[in-house]
Amino acid sequence: MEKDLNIEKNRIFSKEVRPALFDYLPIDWSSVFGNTNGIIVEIGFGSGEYLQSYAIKHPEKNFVGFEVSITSMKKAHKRVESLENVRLVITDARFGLREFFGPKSVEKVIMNFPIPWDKKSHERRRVIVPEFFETLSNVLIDGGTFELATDVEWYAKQTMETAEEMGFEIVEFLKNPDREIKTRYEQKWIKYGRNIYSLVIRKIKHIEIERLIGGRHEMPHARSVVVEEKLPLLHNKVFKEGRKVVVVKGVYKSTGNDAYIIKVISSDDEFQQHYYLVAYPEEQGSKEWIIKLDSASNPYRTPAVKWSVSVLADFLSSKDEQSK
Ligand SMILES: C[S@@+](CC[C@H](N)C(=O)[O-])C[C@H]1O[C@@H](n2cnc3c(N)ncnc32)[C@H](O)[C@@H]1O
Repeated sequence: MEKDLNIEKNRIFSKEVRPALFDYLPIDWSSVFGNTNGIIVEIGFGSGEYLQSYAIKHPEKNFVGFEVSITSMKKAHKRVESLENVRLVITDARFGLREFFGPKSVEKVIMNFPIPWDKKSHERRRVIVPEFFETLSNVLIDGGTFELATDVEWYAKQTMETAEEMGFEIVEFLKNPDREIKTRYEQKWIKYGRNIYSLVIRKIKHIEIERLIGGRHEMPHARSVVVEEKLPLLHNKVFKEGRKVVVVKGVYKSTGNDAYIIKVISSDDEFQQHYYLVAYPEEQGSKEWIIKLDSASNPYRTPAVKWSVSVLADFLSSKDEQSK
């Protein structure tokens, strides 16, 4: 069954989402699903039982699920692979919701039992933060909703406060609701005697947001006159500019040709990606080098990923050497 999963490099999409993604962002979901039905998004679908039941009950809607756990993705994929109206994506939902969906394109976003990440040191992992409501204010249709179920009371209350501050309306707040579909975590917390809280929050104000990608999903190459001796100096170098950070984790000389493979971690704010660049002379013995994304890597072409190519080319270039 797993052969149907599109496992390519470090990205997984069920069915045909991936090719659509490569061409253009935001994704044209009507061409992915072959219809213009309303879209419902679930963040952190876990084993996928909620998504599966919901999608079976509502064949007139399309469903997109986001997960970061590959184990969960595989379990959920088995449940939903025969459903035409479901697509699963392995990606941080904070990135995916903003980059894959255009303005007013989602009817509802659902989150069931997210980890609240209450420790200060884990704050960076939280999904429900003011920026998340900015994304919702853009991607939800007018009157579209965000639904949260949680066993953590302070988290439910904090979510309502943030939502109100961000111009949303609280439609419903229930303690121990009788929910028709119960997720795996929900069943567990009920068994342990914990209270369950459910919220429905409605968008009333639309805002424009800045997307990281937007448009054709391409990657520039860089050409530079390279000083080869500088390549080992790249190791552990950190480059920063505005919201972009690029860290070089390793530089490896390829055997059998003049190429170097460069292991890079780049971040656009909180969104981090690991990938490889390759640097090689344009022709044997030439001082002109090409620096580009290695074909075995497939990061989203964010500003930091694009910048990594040019900032490394600048560092390696002889111009820099002459100016010393
Ligand atoms: C506590 S589990 C709940 C799973 C399921 N919704 C349930 O109720 O049984 C939280 C899930 O959210 C996923 N998750 C955490 N952060 C995420 C993010 N930024 N984007 C997408 N999924 C995320 C985790 O991998 C995990 O599967």
